[in-house]
Formats: sequence, C-alpha cells, structure tokens
Amino acid sequence: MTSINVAIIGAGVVGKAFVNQIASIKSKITFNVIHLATSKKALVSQDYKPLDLSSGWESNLAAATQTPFSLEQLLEYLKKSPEPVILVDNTSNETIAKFYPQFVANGICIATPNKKAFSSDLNLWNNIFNDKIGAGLVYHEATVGAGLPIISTLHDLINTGDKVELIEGILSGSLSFILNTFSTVNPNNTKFSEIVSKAKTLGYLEPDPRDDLNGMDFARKVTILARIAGFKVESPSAFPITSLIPKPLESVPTGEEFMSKLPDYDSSFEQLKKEAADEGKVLRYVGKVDFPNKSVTVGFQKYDASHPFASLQGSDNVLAIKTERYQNPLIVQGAGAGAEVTAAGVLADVIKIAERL
Ligand SMILES: NC(=O)C1=CN([C@@H]2O[C@H](COP(=O)(O)OP(=O)(O)OC[C@H]3O[C@@H](n4cnc5c(N)ncnc54)[C@H](OP(=O)(O)O)[C@@H]3O)[C@@H](O)[C@H]2O)C=CC1
Ligand SMILES: N[C@@H](CC=O)C(=O)O
Ligand code: NA
Repeated sequence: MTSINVAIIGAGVVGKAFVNQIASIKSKITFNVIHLATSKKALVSQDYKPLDLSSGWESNLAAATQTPFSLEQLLEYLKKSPEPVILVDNTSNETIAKFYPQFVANGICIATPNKKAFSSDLNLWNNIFNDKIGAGLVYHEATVGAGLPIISTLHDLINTGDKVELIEGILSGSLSFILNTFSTVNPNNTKFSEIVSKAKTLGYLEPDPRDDLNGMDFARKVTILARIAGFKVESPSAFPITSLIPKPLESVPTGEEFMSKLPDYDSSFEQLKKEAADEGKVLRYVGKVDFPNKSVTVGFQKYDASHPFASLQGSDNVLAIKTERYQNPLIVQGAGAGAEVTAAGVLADVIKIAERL
C-alpha cells in the first residue's frame, strides 16, 4: 500500500475542515499527516510517524509548545521525509507562496487554495511551473471556485487542443452571496453591512474582508484562469477592477475596524441597488476574459431578472467557458466558497497528486 506524508500549514476555516476530512477518508493510499502548523503553534512528528488526528487534535494544537518552523527549516524537515511529501498550504500568506519554487525544486509537491502564488508576479508563476525534471507537482483547484472543477476542466480543454475564446462568470463566493441576498428580483430590506457580516460568519470572506470587497480576490481568480488559458497577465493590477469599498474605509488599519464602520455607508449601497431596480435589473459582480480582444474586466454589471446570473443562489459561482469546440459555452456552477467544499477541493488535489507519485 502506498504511503504519502502530508505537511499542513493553516488550521483556520478551510484548514480545520481539511484536517477532519483527511483524517476520515477511506483511500487505497495511506495519508500520514506529519506536520500541522498555524502562525503560532505547531505539531511536528520528529520520527515522521503520523500525528494523532482523532477528535482532540484542535486542543492538542492549541496546547502545543513547539513554535512553528521557518520556511527554510520546514523545507529541510520535509527533504528528510522517508516517504514522498505533499505540502498543503491552507493559508492566504504571500511569504509562504513566494517560497513555493524552493519546495518544488526540492521535489516537494503542493496542494493549496492559496491564490497568492498563482496571481502575483508572472515570474513567480513561471518559477513554480517550470517543468524541471524531479520538480514537485503543484495543484490548486480550490484557488478558483473552491471545490468546483474549474481549473481541471480548463486544463483538460487546453490539453486536448481546444482554444478558449471567452471566459465569463461570477467567481467570488462572498460577493455572490452578498449581492444575491442584497440585490434580488424581490429585494428584502436587509442592510448591506449586515449581509457582509453574515458572509463572514459563514466563512466566505478572506481573513481581511476588504480583499473580497475591493475586487482583488476576484481579480486574482481571473488572473489564474487567464494564465492557464495562455493569456500572460502580468498581475491582478494589470486590468481595471471596480471596488465596493467606500473611499474613506480604504485605509482603515484593520479588517475589524472596517467591519465596524461599514454600516455608516449602508445608504450609498441602497442607492446603487435602487438605481438597478428602477431599470428592472439586479447588481452582480462579474469577471470576463476576452481572448480575441485581449481584454480582462472585473466589476459591477446590471442584469435583467430573466438572466441566469440574476437567479443565482447563496454563495454560488457560475463560469461559462466558450471555446472553439464549445460555441455554446460549457457551464460550471455551484457553491464557490465555504469550509467543506473548499477543503474537499484541496483534498481531491492531494489524492490526484498521490496517484501520480
Ligand atoms: N474560505 C473559503 O471559502 C475559501 C478560502 N480559500 C482560500 O483558503 C485559504 C484559507 O482561507 P481560510 O481558511 O478562510 O482563512 P483563515 O484566516 O480562517 O485561516 C488561515 C490559517 O492560516 C494560518 N496562517 C496564516 N499565516 C500563516 C503563516 N505565516 N504560517 C502559518 N500559518 C499561517 C492562520 O493561523 P493563525 O490563526 O495563527 O494566523 C490560520 O490557521 C485562503 O488562501 C483563502 O483564499 C479558497 C477558496 C474558498
Ligand atoms: N473569499 C473567497 C473565498 C474563496 O476563494 C470568495 O469569496 O470567493
Ligand atoms: Na475549483
């Protein structure tokens, strides 16, 4: 029976669900979790035997006395593993993302929902996917549409010789939930800021909610899809993005302070909703990559009640991919955020990597 060692960084919304899922799956491959760390605590198996992930693992992690490894120490530890290793990065940390090339160059494979490595400078992308012999495999399905099969589908289309013409969709689970609740065909009167708080409680928002509300998280996803389809987008700042953040709140020091001040701006969001409703439309936040015209756009659009985007539910994402073969676009739709679906997307990648080792 094949054994694979798994090292996990991050035990937040997605990380916790991932640990519980990997501890309970039945698989032909044995997955031994040998490392589990947050920014403050770490459980590390010194002899590379599996950590105990039975129900008390959260208290064990909270009570851990070992401080986390630096990235260099983690690399040295993983290089000495007697079994192949998959590193699972369940953080949104950019420093960890920038270290991926070193892990990969040393044969460490990576599965992650962290968008930073794939949507920052194009150089980082090129250093990660360099096709060098012996390099670790890198899978990141959950960086776009959480567990939905978007990245794997796009790879399959391209690897079989199809040509992508247009990618269009709603790729933010939180913005989808917020606007599906706020601006509907029969609008209720829930205030914008209350809906944003609910999205936070449901685990849809980034650690700092402004990363969603300023459109940057969405732009990162569009950047990833564009790059996979062959459009060399330099960075998510290379194209215009509409921000939902009121100007005076752009520079408040913390996400918590931002959330506490957001109710002061509810009336301006009401006005936006009313303007759309007066035209018989709803507001949605949409991204588009137009290949023939080499253009990328991310921002607000108004849709008629009859448009499929207008009737989207909850945190659903929807993506339409028009290709040479799929002139009637191929559509992927479903929950695009949340702990369980995202963790499952990461775990499916871990299994796919293990099957290739
Ligand atoms: N939530 C969702 O629906 C989805 C999330 N994602 C992505 O999944 C990732 C995780 O999101 P989520 O779980 O919601 O975020 P959380 O903020 O809930 O969790 C982040 C975890 O990462 C840890 N962490 C942060 N920085 C470091 C570091 N330098 N070293 C070690 N651990 C660190 C945190 O530890 P500590 O508490 O000690 O800081 C925490 O345990 C993000 O990249 C996000 O974009 C993708 C798709 C959907
Ligand atoms: N904050 C993100 C979570 C998934 O990537 C979103 O809202 O889509
Ligand atoms: Na996905």
